[in-house]
Amino acid sequence: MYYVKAPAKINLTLDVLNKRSDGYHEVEMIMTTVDLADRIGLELREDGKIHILSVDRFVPNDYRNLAYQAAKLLKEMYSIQSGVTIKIEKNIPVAAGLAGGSSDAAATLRGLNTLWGLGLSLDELAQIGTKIGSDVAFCVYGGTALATGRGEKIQELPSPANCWIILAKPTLGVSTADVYGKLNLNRMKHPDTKKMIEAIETKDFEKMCASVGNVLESVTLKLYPEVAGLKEQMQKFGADAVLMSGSGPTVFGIVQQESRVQRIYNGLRGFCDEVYAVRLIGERDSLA
Ligand SMILES: C[C@](O)(CO)[C@H](O)COP(=O)(O)OP(=O)(O)OC[C@H]1O[C@@H](n2ccc(N)nc2=O)[C@H](O)[C@@H]1O
Ligand SMILES: Nc1ncnc2c1ncn2[C@@H]1O[C@H](COP(=O)(O)OP(=O)(O)OP(=O)(O)O)[C@@H](O)[C@H]1O
Repeated sequence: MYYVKAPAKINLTLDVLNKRSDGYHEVEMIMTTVDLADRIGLELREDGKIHILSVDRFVPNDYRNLAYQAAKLLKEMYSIQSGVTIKIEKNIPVAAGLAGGSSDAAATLRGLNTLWGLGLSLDELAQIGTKIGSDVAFCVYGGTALATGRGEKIQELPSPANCWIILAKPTLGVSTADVYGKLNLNRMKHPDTKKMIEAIETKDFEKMCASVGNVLESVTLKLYPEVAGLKEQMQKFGADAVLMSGSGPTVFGIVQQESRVQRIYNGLRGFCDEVYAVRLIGERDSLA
C-alpha cells in the first residue's frame, strides 16, 4: 500500500459575499490545516475497478465517496487501465465542517498522480478537484490560504502564529447545502478578512483571535442550540478564541499556552464525546 495523509481543515474566517446564479455562494474565507488526519492507502489493481475499503459506518463505500469520485475522474481523464483499492482510515469526524471527505479526495488525487505517473502540478490537481467539491482545491495544497470564488480560488498565506487547536464535535451531522440555503444575506455580521490576513502575515496571535468570524454560525447555531452551548463552554474553560468551522457543527478553540490545553480538553470531555487537541499545520508540507 502507498499511504497519503489527508488532514482536516478549519475556517479561521468564512464570509459570504452574494448568491450566484449557479446556486453556489461567492465566499471569502481563510482556511488552515490541523494535525488531525485520515490516512489513505492506495493499491493498484489489474481488474480496472475502483474499490473503497472503510470500516467507518458513516463513510460510503461506493460512488458517493469523494475519494472514489477523485479516482474515477483521474482514470477517465487520462484513460488509465489500472484500477485501485482505496483504503480509508478515518480519524476526521464525518459531516463535521472539517472537510474530511474533500481531504480524502485531495489525497487520492495526489497519491494517484504519483502512482499513475501523471506528472500533474498541484494547480492542475486542484482544478480537477474542484469538479468534486468546493473544498477539494484547498485540500490539494493544504497549509494556510485565502479561498475565494465558490472556495476554489486559492491564494497561499504564510503560517499563522504557533498555537493549539481544540476541536469539539457534537453528535449531530450538518448538511452544508441546507446551511447555505437558510442563510439570510441581508443580516450578516461579516468578518474582517483583511485584518485576519494582516494578523497571519505578522504572526500576531491576539489580532488573529480578535479577527475570527463565520457568517454560517447565524444559521447553524439557531438550528442546533447545542453548538452555541458548546461554544460558550469552550470560552468559559479559557480558549483564547472560539469559532464554528465551516457549516458546522464542529467548534474549535484557539489556545496559545500549552499548559491550558489539557484543562480545556478535560473540561469539554464532560460535555462532548468527540474532543481533540491538535497542532495547527500552517505550512504546506509534503502531503503526498
Ligand atoms: C462550508 C465549507 O466547507 C467551508 O470551507 C465550504 O464552503 C463547502 O464546501 P463543500 O462541502 O466542498 O461544498 P460542495 O460540495 O461544493 O457544495 C455543497 C453545497 O453547499 C452549497 N455551497 C457550497 C459552496 C459555496 N461556495 N456555496 C454554496 O452555496 C451548495 O448548495 C452546494 O450544493
Ligand atoms: N471519504 C469520505 N469521508 C467522509 N464522508 C464522505 C466521504 N465521501 C463522501 N462522504 C459523504 O459526505 C458527507 C459529508 O462528509 P464530510 O466529512 O466530507 O463533511 P464536512 O466535513 O462537513 O465537509 P465540508 O467541511 O467540506 O463541508 C458524509 O455524510 C458522507 O456521506
